[in-house]
Amino acid sequence: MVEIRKLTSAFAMPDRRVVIHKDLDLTVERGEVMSIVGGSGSGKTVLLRQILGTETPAAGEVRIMGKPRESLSRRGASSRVGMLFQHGALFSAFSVLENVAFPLRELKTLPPKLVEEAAMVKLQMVGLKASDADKRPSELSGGMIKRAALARALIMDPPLLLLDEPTAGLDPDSSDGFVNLLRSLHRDLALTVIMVTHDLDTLFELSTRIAVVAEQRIIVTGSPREVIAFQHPFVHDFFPGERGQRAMELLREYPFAI
Ligand SMILES: Nc1ncnc2c1ncn2[C@@H]1O[C@H](COP(=O)(O)OP(=O)(O)OP(=O)(O)O)[C@@H](O)[C@H]1O
Repeated sequence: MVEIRKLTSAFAMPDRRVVIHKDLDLTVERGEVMSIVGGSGSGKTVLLRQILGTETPAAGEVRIMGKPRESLSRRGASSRVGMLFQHGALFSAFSVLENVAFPLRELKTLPPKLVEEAAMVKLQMVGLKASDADKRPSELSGGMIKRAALARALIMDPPLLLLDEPTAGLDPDSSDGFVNLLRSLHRDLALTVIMVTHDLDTLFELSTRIAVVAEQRIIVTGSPREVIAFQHPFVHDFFPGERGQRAMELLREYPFAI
């Protein structure tokens, strides 16, 4: 589904060039839930943006379903990849339905009535009600914002879904509900998912594989059990002591993740 080869990401600062990734390789197979973990500022979100195409690599290649990312048209990209941004990134002046419909409406390929109907189907798919359609984002709870943003990410029926901290900021009940929703959508829509998360419950409940970003590249990919066993200071710090124990308990609780 995604092949990244020798990716270099860099930003020009007034006084220097900051390199975030150098010769980073990653392959994500169809149907996986690949979670990306790494230290703060290690470039996890930048990596998602490289796959989405809102950042351009300084060097290297990102291929989506066999095609170089930069060769895809806007329509080609949006029908392959959807992204749930960390804070939802809904337009505050638009209603929920207008937000969900936005990417499809912008393509101007379908009459407005059909666009609206498609958005309504997606709203219901993520567990929102028809009566939520006319609400503004400011009237929604944190969990409802995530659901509306997820409906928008899925409006073009992309086979690849990118999730940036999907459960950050949610209370435990909303977080559990959202994880269950993601699990059933992954199964029912046969999605491939690439997810950035710091949350261990979300990580172990959903991931089929984990990739660790450190030293400007992916230092290890593997099952949760394989990654926990990998000898590296970041892995040791990310799953230390009690957190590591909890991770192992979660692995027993969620055999899917082993
Ligand atoms: N547009 C940009 N211009 C300059 N620097 C940027 C830009 N976008 C990201 N960066 C820098 O790239 C680095 C990686 O950012 P990124 O948001 O990918 O980190 P992250 O691993 O997702 O971190 P966190 O876990 O804290 O969210 C950071 O140092 C950030 O300041």
